[in-house]
Amino acid sequence: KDNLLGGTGPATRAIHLGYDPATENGALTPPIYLTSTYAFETAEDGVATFAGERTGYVYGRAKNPTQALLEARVADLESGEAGLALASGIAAITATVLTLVKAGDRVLVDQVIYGCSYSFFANQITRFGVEVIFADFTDLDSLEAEFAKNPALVFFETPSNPNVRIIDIVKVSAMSKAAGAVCVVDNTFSSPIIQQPLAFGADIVVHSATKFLGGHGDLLGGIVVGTADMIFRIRNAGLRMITGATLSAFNAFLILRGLKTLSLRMKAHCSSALAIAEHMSAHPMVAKVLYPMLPGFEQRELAQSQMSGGGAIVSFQLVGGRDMGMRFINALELIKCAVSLGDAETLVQLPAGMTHATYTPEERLRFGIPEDLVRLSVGLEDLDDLILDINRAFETIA
Ligand SMILES: CSC/C=C(/NCc1c(COP(=O)(O)O)cnc(C)c1O)C(=O)O
Repeated sequence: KDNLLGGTGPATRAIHLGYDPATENGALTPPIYLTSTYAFETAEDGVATFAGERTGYVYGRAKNPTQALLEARVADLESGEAGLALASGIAAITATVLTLVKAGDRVLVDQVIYGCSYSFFANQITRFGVEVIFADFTDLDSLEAEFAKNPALVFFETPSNPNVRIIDIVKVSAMSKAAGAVCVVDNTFSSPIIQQPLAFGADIVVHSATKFLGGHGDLLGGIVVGTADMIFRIRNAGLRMITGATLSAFNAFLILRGLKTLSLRMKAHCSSALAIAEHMSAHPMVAKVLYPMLPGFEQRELAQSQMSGGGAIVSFQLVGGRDMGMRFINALELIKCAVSLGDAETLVQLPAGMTHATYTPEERLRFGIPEDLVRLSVGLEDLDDLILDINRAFETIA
C-alpha cells in the first residue's frame, strides 16, 4: 500500500514503492515475470490493447511487469514522471538519441564522456546525417556560442568519465531550454542518491544500471527517466522499433534487488573514496588526484551545489607518468584491474588504453584525457584493506 510512502526517504521508497504483496499472493519480494507474451480473454481485448484503448501487456520487447516496477522506482528516485528499462547503458543512450534526432539535426556533446558513448556520437550517428559538435561544457562562455547553432539535443555526464569534471546542470539545462534543445544528462557516476539532474532542469536522465544501480558487477542494464510523454516516445520508437534492446526480466529483478541497498552503498562508496583521495593526495608518488569532494579540487564548490557526495571514482596521475601508472596497477593485489565501476569490488584501469581507447590519441590530447590517468572505482571492501593494498603497491614500484 504505497500510499503510506508520502514523505518517506529514498532508501524507504527504493525498497517499498509501487508494490503491494497482497497483489501477488502475499509474496514479499516481487515475482519475476519470465514471459515473452501475454494471453487475452478475447480477440477484442487483444485488438483494444494493441490500439491503446485498453491498458495491459502484449509482448515482452517493450513492456514487462518486473521492468515496470524497476522503472517506477528509478523514476521516483530521480524525481521524474516515468522510466524505461533497457539492456545496457549504451542501449539507454542510443534508444534516446535515435528517438529524438533525425538526419540534418545537430547534437551538442561534452568533449569528455564514456568512450563508447563518445564513439556512438563521433562515429555512428554521423553516418546517418546527424551533425555532432563536441565542446567543453565546463567553459560556459564558449558553450553559449555553440548553442547559437541550434542543437536538437544536448548530452553530457557529470561527473564526467574518466576525469570527474563537473558540469553545471542548472546553467547548461537553462541554455538548452532557451535553444529549444532536449537536455540529456548521464547520471551514472552519481546515481540518484547523490544527484538528481531533473531537479536541476535537465529533460532526460540516463543510467548504465550495470554500475551502482545493480551494484554487484553481475549484470548489464540501462535506464532512461523523463516525462511520461518522452518515455512513451522512447519506449515505442527507440526501444520497440529501433534498438530492440530489451532488459531481461531476471536482470530487472537483480537491479530491483540492487536498489534496496543503493542508498547504503553510495554512502560507503563516497566515504571510502574521499578517504582514499585524501590518502593519495598526501602521497609523494602521486602528482595529481581528481575527486569532486576533495579539498582543493578546482570544481568542488560546483560539485557541492548539485551533489550530496563525491561518488566512487578517484582518478589520479603518478609521478613518472603512464609507465608508473601501469606498474602501480600491476602491483595491486586486492584491487582488480578491470573496466566498469560501481561494483562492490574496487577496480582500477588506465582509461587512455582501455575505456577511452575509442578516442584517438589526438582526440584525447585535444579533449583533455591524459595518457597517464589512472581511474579507481572505490568499492565496499574494508577501507584499511584498500589503503594497505595501495601502500604496498607504492612500496613495490618505488
Ligand atoms: C568497456 S568499458 C566498461 C564500461 C564503462 N562505462 C559504461 C558507461 C556507460 C555504458 O553503460 P553499459 O552499456 O551498461 O556498459 C554509459 N555511461 C557511462 C558514464 C558509463 O561509464 C567504464 O568502465 O567506464
